[in-house]
Amino acid sequence: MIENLQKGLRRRRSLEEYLPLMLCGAGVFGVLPFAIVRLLNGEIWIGLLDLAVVAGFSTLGMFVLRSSRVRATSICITLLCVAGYLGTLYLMGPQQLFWAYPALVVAYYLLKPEEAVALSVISILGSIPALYGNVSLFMLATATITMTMTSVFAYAFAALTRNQRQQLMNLATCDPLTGAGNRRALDQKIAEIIANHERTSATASVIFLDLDHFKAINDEYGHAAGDQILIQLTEIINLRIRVTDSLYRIGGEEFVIVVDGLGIDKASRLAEQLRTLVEANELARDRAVTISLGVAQLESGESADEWLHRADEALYAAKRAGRNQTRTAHIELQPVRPKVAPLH
Ligand SMILES: Nc1nc2c(ncn2[C@@H]2O[C@H](COP(=O)(O)OP(=O)(O)OP(=O)(O)O)[C@@H](O)[C@H]2O)c(=O)[nH]1
Repeated sequence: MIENLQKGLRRRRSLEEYLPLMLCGAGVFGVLPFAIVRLLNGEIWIGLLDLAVVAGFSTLGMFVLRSSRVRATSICITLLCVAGYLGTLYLMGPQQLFWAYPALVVAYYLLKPEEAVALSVISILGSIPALYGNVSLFMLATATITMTMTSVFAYAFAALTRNQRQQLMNLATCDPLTGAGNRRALDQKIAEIIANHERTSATASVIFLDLDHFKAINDEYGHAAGDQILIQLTEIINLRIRVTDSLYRIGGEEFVIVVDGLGIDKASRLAEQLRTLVEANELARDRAVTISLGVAQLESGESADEWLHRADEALYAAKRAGRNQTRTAHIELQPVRPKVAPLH
């Protein structure tokens, strides 16, 4: 267990993991002093409840450190915050109302918007019976309105942050001209596919494709018309491939399709269908626009570079053979060594 934890600590963490980790840290160091003071003052039940909340935050922090399961941890943190708040409110009375505000804000940063709204409604409505009769109606209205306003502001701010994050992700991973993934997105996808293959031996192939004589097309019709051809080519491919497949533009007129779950035969058939589709679409006036393709299936023990290199080699074999065709890459076979020396 200690070894697993050390491995977990050494691993490079994603940004998503830091938020629940920070909140767990804040939860432990924020609530622990209250637990100690209350136990020292003889307020046993509320002290024990605070200690349970501290233990909950510590456990969740360790859990996300070891497992990186951000979603499950996030749900547990928000439930712990709301349960901790309502628990102290009912045990200690209206002066515990202040804890509602951090609990409400946390939900909007960790959960999906609709889940956070549902939890806010539960927190606000759940507070009313504890406040009613114990505070003035004016105070009750103030508490309800300020909690609702906090939820609305947190919702708006979290939505804005999510939106900006999505835009940044698009900028970092998408080709601006065609909307296809870029080289960085391809590298991430390939790393995922190889990791999955090592665990489950799942099949996957890549198709490299490149427009034929694109320089001549640009020279004849102009760069803007060349851009339109790249956009139309992307549309044709996206309409044909499945949602589990993904398209990347890795150079001027060079694209890669990652086909998750297809072996060399089916991937080659798909490549041929794409080739004929592009040819049939007549993308330029008075001139055939064609593509050449190279296909390679991931082999066990192969690195990303080796896999992509084989597909690239197959593409260039298609170019050398005259273009407008598909070539498949085969792994080089080792000569079979006889196990027993031949008899003389
Ligand atoms: N319109 C347009 N052209 C681009 C873009 N990126 C690269 N290119 C052009 O694509 C052309 C690629 O030329 P080459 O690498 O010689 O390839 P090719 O003419 O297609 O020849 P083969 O691949 O051998 O069939 C160059 O003229 C580049 O200027 C782009 O974003 N838009």
